[in-house]
Amino acid sequence: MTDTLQLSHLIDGERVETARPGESHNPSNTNDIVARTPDGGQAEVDAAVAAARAAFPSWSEASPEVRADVLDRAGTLVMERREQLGRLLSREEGKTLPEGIGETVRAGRILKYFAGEALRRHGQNLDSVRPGVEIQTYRQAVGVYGLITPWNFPIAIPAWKAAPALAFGNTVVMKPAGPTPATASALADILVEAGLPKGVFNLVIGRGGVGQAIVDHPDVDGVSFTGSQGVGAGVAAGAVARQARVQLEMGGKNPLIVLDDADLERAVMIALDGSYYATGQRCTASSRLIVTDAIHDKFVALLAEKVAALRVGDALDPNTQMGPAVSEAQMETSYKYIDIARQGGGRIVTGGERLSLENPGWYVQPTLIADTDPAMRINTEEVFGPVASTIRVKDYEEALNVANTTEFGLAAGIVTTSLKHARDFQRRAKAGMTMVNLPTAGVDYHVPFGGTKSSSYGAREQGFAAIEFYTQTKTSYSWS
Ligand SMILES: NC(=O)C1=CN([C@@H]2O[C@H](COP(=O)(O)OP(=O)(O)OC[C@H]3O[C@@H](n4cnc5c(N)ncnc54)[C@H](OP(=O)(O)O)[C@@H]3O)[C@@H](O)[C@H]2O)C=CC1
Ligand SMILES: O=C(O)CCC(=O)C(=O)O
Repeated sequence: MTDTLQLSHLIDGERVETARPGESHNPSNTNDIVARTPDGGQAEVDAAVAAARAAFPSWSEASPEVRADVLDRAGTLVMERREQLGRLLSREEGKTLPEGIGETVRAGRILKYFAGEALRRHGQNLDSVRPGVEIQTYRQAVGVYGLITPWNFPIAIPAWKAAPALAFGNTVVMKPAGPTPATASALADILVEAGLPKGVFNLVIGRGGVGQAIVDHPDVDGVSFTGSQGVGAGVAAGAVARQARVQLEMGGKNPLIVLDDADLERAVMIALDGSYYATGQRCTASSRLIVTDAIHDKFVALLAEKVAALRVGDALDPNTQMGPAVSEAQMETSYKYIDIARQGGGRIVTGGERLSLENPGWYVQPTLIADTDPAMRINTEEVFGPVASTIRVKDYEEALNVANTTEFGLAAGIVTTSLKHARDFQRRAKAGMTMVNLPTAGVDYHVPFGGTKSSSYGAREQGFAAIEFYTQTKTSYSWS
């Protein structure tokens, strides 16, 4: 156990000292209080938005080089402190230490990528249809962005929302998720240390009410949200009602198809990674394993062996391969869906029982369920835990049909040695991201990220696509 952090809001460049009625716990050992937290509300959101609004003119007009330098320095600091930040992340969220450090490095890379984006050419010169007239298009900053982040990527998601917002000259009010405020707070400190002027980035810590106050604030020009579908729908309705920009990243029920011709060993490792790493708490996790009949039983047996062998334990223990769920609520959600699947006729091949380890923590046994039907709730609703089910199909066409029969459309994967099926899958899978012979989870940071159907709403996040959400285009005509 280590010290309990005393967190505070960051508003207008200052840490605001208030009462700290909240606590965040280490999910690996709930006796360990990671942080005591303030409970922000309307007053703090008003102050943060006012600070961001006041900082907007100078930040948006600053040389792109100034913005690039700050982001580059922040990226360097994040990467230099990967051990310390990764440890905090793992203590707070429950990812294993290698996963925590890996995510920290990813955040550093994202900051550096957007340092580069700030300097890249984004405008265009065009000939007019009218002789003698010239046209230029410019990308301009929009204003104040409200960023509402989830707990499952406590540093990478804050980074991939904040970095493009700042790179293109906007200012920010961020609300981190309840279970993981300390990592976001550490990132805020680094942005300040890297030289961000006061008011450009503000952090308000609190519960859902803070998010709602950001969404409803008349001076917030755009809101980017990652989280549940239910909250996302309210965020979109609130933002659209006052014509603010909005971008949502929500859940998935991501399929992984395994065909007869797959390299079976590779298929098993791909499923293991996609379904169970990061405790299955990734919106890109593979939760439906759609396997053709000829290899189904062999695949299930091999995967079950690997799943049963996963060492579940304290996220900071070097021997641990899978950490706990982030919270009691997430742990209970997993067990609820395991029961639902069991009652619906699913066969628990491995896992499914409550885990009691030496530390009091929110541990879930990694669980594989076979003999499930595509229409069962375990195959239609997001679990967001280390639980995967298999669906037996006769051939590729049936597999594709099952894969596409979902309200979600974030990621979809296939394991096959058939070029024909791989190419067909890339074209016909109804998902924003497709993976061939790779896990559905674990994406690059310099390319677009997002889904179709109920998974996402609005412009894509990340990489070169992020400019769409964080800038507006001005078209200028001139004649001389
Ligand atoms: N990457 C993804 O796609 C994610 C998906 N989820 C899905 O959501 C489920 C539940 O997780 P949960 O943490 O409860 O997700 P939420 O959607 O409740 O939380 C996401 C973020 O929204 C905030 N929030 C909560 N209520 C409001 C509101 N009314 N207006 C604006 N912001 C709000 C949360 O704050 P606070 O934490 O303080 O309540 C948090 O910062 C998971 O099981 C999973 O299915 C969750 C996280 C990430
Ligand atoms: O799979 C990844 O790398 C990203 C997943 C993600 O963004 C999420 O779970 O919210």
